[in-house]
Amino acid sequence: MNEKTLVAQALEKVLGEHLTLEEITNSIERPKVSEHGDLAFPAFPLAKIMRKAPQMIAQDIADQIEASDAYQVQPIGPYVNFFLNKAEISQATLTEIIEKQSHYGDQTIGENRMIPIDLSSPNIAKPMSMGHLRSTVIGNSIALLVEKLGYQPYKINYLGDWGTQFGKLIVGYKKWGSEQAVIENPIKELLRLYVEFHEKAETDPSLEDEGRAWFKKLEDGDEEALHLWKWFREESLKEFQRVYDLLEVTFDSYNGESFYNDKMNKPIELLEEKNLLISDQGADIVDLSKYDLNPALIRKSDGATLYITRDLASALYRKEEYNFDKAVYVVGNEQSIHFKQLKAVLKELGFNWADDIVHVPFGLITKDGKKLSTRKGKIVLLEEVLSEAINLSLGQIEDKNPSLENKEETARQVGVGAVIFHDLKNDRLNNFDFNLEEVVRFEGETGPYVQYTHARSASILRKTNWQPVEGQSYELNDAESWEVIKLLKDFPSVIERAAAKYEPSVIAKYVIDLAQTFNKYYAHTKIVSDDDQQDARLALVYSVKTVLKEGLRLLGVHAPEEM
Ligand SMILES: NC(=[NH2+])NCCC[C@H](N)C(=O)O
Repeated sequence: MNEKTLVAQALEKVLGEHLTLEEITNSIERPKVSEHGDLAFPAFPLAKIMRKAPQMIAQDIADQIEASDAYQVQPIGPYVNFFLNKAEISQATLTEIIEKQSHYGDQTIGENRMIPIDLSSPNIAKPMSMGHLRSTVIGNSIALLVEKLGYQPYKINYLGDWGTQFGKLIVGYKKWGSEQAVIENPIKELLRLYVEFHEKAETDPSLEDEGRAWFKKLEDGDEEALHLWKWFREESLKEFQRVYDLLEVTFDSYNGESFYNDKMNKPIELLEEKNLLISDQGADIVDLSKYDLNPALIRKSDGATLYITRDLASALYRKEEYNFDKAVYVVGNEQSIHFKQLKAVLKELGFNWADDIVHVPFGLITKDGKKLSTRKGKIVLLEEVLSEAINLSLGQIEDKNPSLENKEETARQVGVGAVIFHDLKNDRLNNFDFNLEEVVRFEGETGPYVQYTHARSASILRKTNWQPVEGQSYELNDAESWEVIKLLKDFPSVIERAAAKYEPSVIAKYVIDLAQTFNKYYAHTKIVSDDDQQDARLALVYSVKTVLKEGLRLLGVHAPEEM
């Protein structure tokens, strides 16, 4: 049983006639300063009922509470404060972590039910943007989090590999492109053709018609169109793969928009059956006014389907294929309306599981305050950011630890870790301005700082050659270690909170907090000194190392043993 429940039950014995156990539990607070103990019950809400000053009520309650080994009670002002038994909790917490290792915090509540996660999903023939990086790393972390809770994540890279832009690209390629140039530098060249198409189309609108015609050919299975499209797709994927390899993110499926080209009839037939399609100037729409949303455009007047039509088909497919518990879509906040419409159309179709579709939005990355736009060629190339970060960390390692073996690999883990951590440490909905120096900073609240703390604890354990032995006493009762132990004890509930909110930043903030608290402890305490608490202190170091490593893993970041 956790301590809060224990304390609440003790309070209920005294206050049962005035408050329910639930009310008591909900009002218990965690004091901000450690002099006020570990848990506190505010007495002032009782002043009215009891017609007494809150200080006196607190005193009365404290006097009446049954004595326990688990805590000491002390009234402080209008609060009843509880000081938990540090030695007991330290023994229990450290024993549990040492026993469970990386499985500390694992749960089974997911019962293996599936959670498909739509993540990354870049668009073919365009560079992967910082937005796609965000989706990739947030989605990857969410997959690891739900897996930790016992669900089965299924990562889907829903590639943007279909739509009128491919008609435009074919036109651009045939008019101004060359095979050689595409082979040498696929995405750069395809982007150049795309940008050129839009520039030229401004003065020559007939290009747009040509583009549409080629997309129509593609949809109808024209051999030349299909061949070019496949080639563009493969070459683009090869380039994306380089980034995924650096990030070490894998996918269970690359079924993108094109996969649904032959599965569009299903949503359209269902909509027709329910008389939900309304003809509007030749196009077909679904009225969503009762949801306070604009109508969803399902089919254009020329018969072409749209982004939302493909998402309807893919949602139906995912429900059928995976019978999901939740279907998660990690996509930028600017697509919120789209996902509201998607859910509303599914609701209209009578699918109650529409409520299990979860759009997990995230904020925009800007550059000098401005939006990054592919069309205008204004982009930050992800691969360059990653290799810059790796180079900088290699420089640091060569400075600080020139004899380290495996420098290159450690530099990769630290550089890439820095980029991922930078992205995950803020609430995902926050917008932020991209700044390379900021991303590769190694001090302060950064990934490398946490990695460094992990490596430091590894080094202490290496030097002392410490191994856990069954039956060791892990009882610590000093104020410094207590701050660390409380955090270690919290880890399982932190994971739950992060998963429930689909918010990896909860984990990132936690590992920063744990690293800082441990470093403070380390500065104040002589860990290696031959007394009867040395084993317990080393068990604490061992546990901090274990939890930091597991926390970083849940973010998709490595924890090197040395750096
Ligand atoms: N099922 C989805 N709509 N997933 C998100 C796709 C993201 C889209 N390719 C984009 O880059 O904006």
